[in-house]
Amino acid sequence: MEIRTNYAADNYTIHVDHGILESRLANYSAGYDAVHFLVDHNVYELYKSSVLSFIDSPIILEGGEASKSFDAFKRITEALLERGVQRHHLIVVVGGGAVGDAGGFAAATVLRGVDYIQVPTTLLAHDSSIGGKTAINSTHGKNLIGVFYRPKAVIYDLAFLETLPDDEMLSGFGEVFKHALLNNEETVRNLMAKTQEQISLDVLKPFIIRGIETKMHYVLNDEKESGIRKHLNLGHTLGHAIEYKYKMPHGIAVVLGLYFMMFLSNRVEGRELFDLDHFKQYFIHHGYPIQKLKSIDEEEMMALMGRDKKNQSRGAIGFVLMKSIGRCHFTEIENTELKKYLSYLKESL
Ligand SMILES: O=C(O)C(=O)C[C@@H](O)[C@H](O)[C@H](O)COP(=O)(O)O
Repeated sequence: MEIRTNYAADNYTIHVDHGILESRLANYSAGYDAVHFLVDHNVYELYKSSVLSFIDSPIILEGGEASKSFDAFKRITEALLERGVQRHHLIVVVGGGAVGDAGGFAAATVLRGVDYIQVPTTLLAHDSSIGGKTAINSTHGKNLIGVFYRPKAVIYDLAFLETLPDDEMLSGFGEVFKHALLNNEETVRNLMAKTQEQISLDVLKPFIIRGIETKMHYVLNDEKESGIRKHLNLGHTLGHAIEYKYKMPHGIAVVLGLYFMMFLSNRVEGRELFDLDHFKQYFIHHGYPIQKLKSIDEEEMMALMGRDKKNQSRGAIGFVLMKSIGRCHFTEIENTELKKYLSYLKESL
């Protein structure tokens, strides 16, 4: 399956299927003088004799958030320069969300921009590889240093998903669930019904495709996140703070953030828009540590959320909340008010 962006110019294709990497990539590589591969360490170890056997001496990235440090950025860009990267070369980034963010940022900045292709290898990366957000982390928080830089293509070879460890599946499913919430109530009901007992890859494919289409809608209408693209950050305000503080996988922290979003939406709307117990039981059943929210430190969370890129006013933190499933709005919650909500959340668990 292929999904094509429709910007005014510089469009790209997202290829999604099994066993497509080598053939699709060959079509793109033919147009460049040289290709440099940045590959996640774990992915390379697992696939160097099979799916990735055509790759010659890649630059290996540590994988996970470690690849988004300043030190890692230095290593990646110096390695590219050492190998003589030029503007008419292509960089191919193979890995999960963190490697995609870090590799994309290196491609965007080395020589002030070299073409690149994202090859996502996790469930989570069905989200992060699309839309051109690239970033590394700062000591002040997640993704605080980065640029918007469109890839030339995304090649999502679903064969990689077959070896994902359980916590990677859970993490990726967090973003699948977020996209369902952004869609409508029927999609959420359907997704929950199909994953009532377990989250298995067999049932996820249509939800992944739908998620990519949902993401495209927001990204195409607001690439630089001045308006509706903020809605893709549903659950991320507290999620990023938890991820950063507790070193939790991104999508797992996002589910905790989504639970807080539901709690806050109920409070702000003054009605039970979300049946919290129902969602809590479902998330806990699948192994999401919802009870962790009981022990978060309000002050620490407030400080981290205070650096969120969506914030616009002093003394308040920006949140994406819901008026109903499928209908989001961006709002700012005054700090003292928000701190109270965090305490109420802890008491409620
Ligand atoms: O693409 C977007 O826009 C998103 O917000 C998608 C998020 O799921 C993703 O985690 C993104 O990388 C977060 O970006 P940030 O701007 O909050 O750092």
